[in-house]
Amino acid sequence: MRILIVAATALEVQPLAQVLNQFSQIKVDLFIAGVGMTQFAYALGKKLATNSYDLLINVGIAGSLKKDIPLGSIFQVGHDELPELGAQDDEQFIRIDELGFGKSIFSAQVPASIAQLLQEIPSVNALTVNTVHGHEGTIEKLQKRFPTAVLESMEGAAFFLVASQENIPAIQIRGVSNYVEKRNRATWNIPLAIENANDCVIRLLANVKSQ
Ligand SMILES: O=C(O)c1cccc(C(=O)CC[C@H]2O[C@@H](n3cnc4c(=O)[nH]cnc43)[C@H](O)[C@@H]2O)c1
Repeated sequence: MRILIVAATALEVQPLAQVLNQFSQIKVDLFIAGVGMTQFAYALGKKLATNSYDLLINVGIAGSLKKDIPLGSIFQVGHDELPELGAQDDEQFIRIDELGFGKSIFSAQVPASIAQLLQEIPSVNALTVNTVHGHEGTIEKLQKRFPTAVLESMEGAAFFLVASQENIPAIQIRGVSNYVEKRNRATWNIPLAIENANDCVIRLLANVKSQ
């Protein structure tokens, strides 16, 4: 089995980078695609044009829209939505789907071979944004529009989009580094989120069968 681990930044997969050659039963490559969905989608698309994989895993940190979730918690993302893609119509927002120009919700595609291994990782819905939310009023409106969304990232939906266009199974594993709130970097715990997300993926890779 050939697996590509994709991250926005090298920091987010530093622990994984140190153990890559330990997985003798599978071939694992690491790829840094950059921060933000535009750069990320371009880089990943280009990588997949000349390399083939059986599974893509997006590993990274994320903000939590729910304050009762402890920092460092790990989730797999089931559905990932682009809340900004569409048109304003005065007080209303028209999604790109309704405009007839494409899709705004993308999903994980879990291969049967790892479905059981993934069962222990809670699955949530996420939003992918160009601007990290940091304004209380805007966040309140976002939470009303997307009451089931738990995580916010800057690449997740773009990752699923590229994977589905290339017809490659794809999962997204994110560690909560911060709450989506008025910007306060002092409260973020990036090292904990990275450590837990990487531990989770290392455990997963150790148990994937070769095939
Ligand atoms: O310091 C800032 O205000 C700031 C603004 C944008 C991004 C960052 C990062 O360090 C994030 C890099 C990476 O992490 C993901 N991430 C983490 N928390 C969030 C969030 O609350 N909302 C959206 N994305 C988040 C994101 O996927 C980036 O790739 C710092």
